[in-house]
Amino acid sequence: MRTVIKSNRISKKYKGFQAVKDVSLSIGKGEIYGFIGLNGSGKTTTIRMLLGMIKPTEGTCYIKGEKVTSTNQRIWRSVGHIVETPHCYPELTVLENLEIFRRIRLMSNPDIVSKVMEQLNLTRYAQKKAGNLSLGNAQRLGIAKALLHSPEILILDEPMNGLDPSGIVEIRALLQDLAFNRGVTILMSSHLLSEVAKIATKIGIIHNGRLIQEIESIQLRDLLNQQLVIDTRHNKSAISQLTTAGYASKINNDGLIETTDGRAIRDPDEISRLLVYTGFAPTKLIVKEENLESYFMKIIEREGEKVQ
Ligand SMILES: Nc1ncnc2c1ncn2[C@@H]1O[C@H](COP(=O)(O)OP(=O)(O)OP(=O)(O)O)[C@@H](O)[C@H]1O
Repeated sequence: MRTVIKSNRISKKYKGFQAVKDVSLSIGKGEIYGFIGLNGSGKTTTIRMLLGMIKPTEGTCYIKGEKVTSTNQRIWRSVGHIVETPHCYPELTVLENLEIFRRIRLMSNPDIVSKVMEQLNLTRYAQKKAGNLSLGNAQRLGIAKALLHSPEILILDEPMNGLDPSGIVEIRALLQDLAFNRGVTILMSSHLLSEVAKIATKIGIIHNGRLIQEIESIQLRDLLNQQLVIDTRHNKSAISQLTTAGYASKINNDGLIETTDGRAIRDPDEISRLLVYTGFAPTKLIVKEENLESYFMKIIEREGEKVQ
């Protein structure tokens, strides 16, 4: 896979404060890279360096193999971006804002504006002043602006910010369509970890300015712990049957039986048969999966322990 976005050990210091340290990213064409981290972990600073908005104290960024500098204009032709609050002219309408950006981009086809408004469900707000838009619609306008010149690369800081659940589903579908059907490469930061888990092909966790883990989406399933949760009418007796059969289990805080035994998780039918056979038919039997949020918190806690 061709690498389109790359950073080579970039660091940023603000007056002695290390905001980002040695971050090396490599994002292939058509990938959706989800960048996650706590507030102040260095996501926006990294994104700004990748876009040439601030200069790394050390290290270099490359977009499509070209070195990123504040003066390398060519890069901007291939990149659409949102960094923090999307910029717009609040006194102008949605249509006027997009018209201005079309002209700044020297795009001759005026139809592109209506096309992108349609794509982002903004047509009905075309005549509304941008300053009066809801947060979610302002975000859509930001994404519309980023997409106007059909860029090959999208770098989006919190693109789902302020969107309602249906807006999130819509933007998710749009980003997936762009990446999977049109080969657009996307780097997005987000606090919505469940969203990142759904959409990203690769996830990067940044903490205290360092990239502490990268996870391919296909690895994610294996990393997230699973457990089988069982309820019967006599959990104390049922658990002793399970333990006798070699399934390490415990009663959790809710009084339910819980096991992380891989055989039980892979074959819950066998557990069900065993319990029915011994006279403790399950009334509930579910495989529960740890979500990205709890995995993320576990990783961050471990990092905290390393520092202490
Ligand atoms: N211009 C600046 N001068 C001094 N410190 C800064 C500057 N910009 C960012 N920082 C600091 O660098 C650290 C990383 O900030 P950054 O905005 O990159 O984090 P973030 O992960 O994007 O956070 P959030 O999720 O809250 O947006 C923070 O501690 C922040 O206070």
